[in-house]
Amino acid sequence: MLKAIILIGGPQKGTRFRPLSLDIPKPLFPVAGLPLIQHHVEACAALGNLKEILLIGFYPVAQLQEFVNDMQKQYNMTIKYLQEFIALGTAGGLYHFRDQIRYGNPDAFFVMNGDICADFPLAELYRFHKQQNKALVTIMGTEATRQQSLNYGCMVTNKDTNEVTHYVEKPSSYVSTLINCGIYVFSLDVFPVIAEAFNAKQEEYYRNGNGSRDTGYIQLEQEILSPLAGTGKMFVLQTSNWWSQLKTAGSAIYANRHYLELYKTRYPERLYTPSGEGGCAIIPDVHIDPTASVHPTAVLGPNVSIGPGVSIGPGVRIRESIILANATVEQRSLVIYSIIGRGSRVGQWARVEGTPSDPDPNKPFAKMDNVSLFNSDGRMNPSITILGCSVSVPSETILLNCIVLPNKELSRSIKNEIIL
Ligand SMILES: Nc1nc2c(ncn2[C@@H]2O[C@H](COP(=O)(O)OP(=O)(O)O[C@H]3O[C@H](CO)[C@@H](O)[C@H](O)[C@@H]3O)[C@@H](O)[C@H]2O)c(=O)[nH]1
Repeated sequence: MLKAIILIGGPQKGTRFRPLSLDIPKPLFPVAGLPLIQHHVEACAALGNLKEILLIGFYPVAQLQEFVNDMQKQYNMTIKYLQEFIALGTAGGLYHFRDQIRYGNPDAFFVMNGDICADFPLAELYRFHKQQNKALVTIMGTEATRQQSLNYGCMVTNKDTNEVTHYVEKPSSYVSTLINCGIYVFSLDVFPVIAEAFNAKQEEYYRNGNGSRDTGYIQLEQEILSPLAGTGKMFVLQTSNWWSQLKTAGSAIYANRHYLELYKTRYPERLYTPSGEGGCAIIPDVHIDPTASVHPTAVLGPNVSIGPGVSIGPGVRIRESIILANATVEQRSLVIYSIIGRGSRVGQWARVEGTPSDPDPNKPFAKMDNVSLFNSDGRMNPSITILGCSVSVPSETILLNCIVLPNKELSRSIKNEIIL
């Protein structure tokens, strides 16, 4: 029997995802029609012998409860949300809830960062883990560019054995282009190792008076993985499957495209196919929630997700975008590389357009660059356009590379601005 832990962080994390995370916790932001971490849950459910998923984070319980109930019903397995009383870091929660994780004596457990998207090779990862003699941890790794690798955990390996011989979290200079994807398989024997890190911190603080008061805060990467490198107990499975972080709103458009593509082979029923009269024209891939209403003269795609209760008027054109629940796009409007927030309204003949921030297609293994909002001159970097919830865009206006905070009634065309 297997278990999985999804690390979802809390309200203070995911700040680069604003304003989209202002009205919904980032782990529940819909990508390709499903809350971000539902893709993790689905990958776990597909394993068959995975009995329990524990979401660990520090969001208030009320924000996760409905999702947890829905998931239990849909996937018919035990799913629980365990709330940290304070941010405990990427390993502090594992240690704090260790009894719950060990309960039932699982053969191993997965740990998955909640802010990544991937074609998760979980079965392969577990098979690989089992084959390694004495493995405490197996990390899913992937190749990045030399420059981008500095933003991730970097690993040096023994090519013959796949053992991780050196691990540095976000190094300041080049270590390796093999990076940590934030997906792991752990054996239960890892707990004594975490306990040692925990006890050493307690000791340091209470006996020697040094260190931090937050002794329960443990960073998996620096305090557990780095010391395990070179001990013969940590291995890496390198994958070439699609994988990306979801740190900025721009990466949601990129992730949306890839999850829609995966649907083609795994869940074709989730992709819209025009059938008979009354359907709109699409350029694949497009997901339309069954409760949305789309005028037959609208043209959607490629890479568009339309949420529940959305209304799309006549002659509307949308591509590379996510339209969230209950938004309205009125007739003849155009939406490109944008996210339209919950309950927002785009008036007729309007143009809402953003600039894609995809990985550089000319660089092998390039990942998304999580560019900051402003460049060194204090000017806004071109980005996708994002409307927070309940924003109103008047008819016949243009919105280009803008970020609009919730509940704004715009009155004019705007370019390269953040509307607070
Ligand atoms: N429960 C809980 N979750 C947390 C906490 N802090 C972070 N997390 C969750 O843990 C994941 C990783 O968080 P970050 O601390 O933001 O790390 P990172 O910059 O994304 O880097 C990590 O992921 C990379 C791959 O995406 C790795 O390359 C890197 O080595 C590292 O593991 C996210 O899903 C985040 O929500 C915490 O205190 N408590």
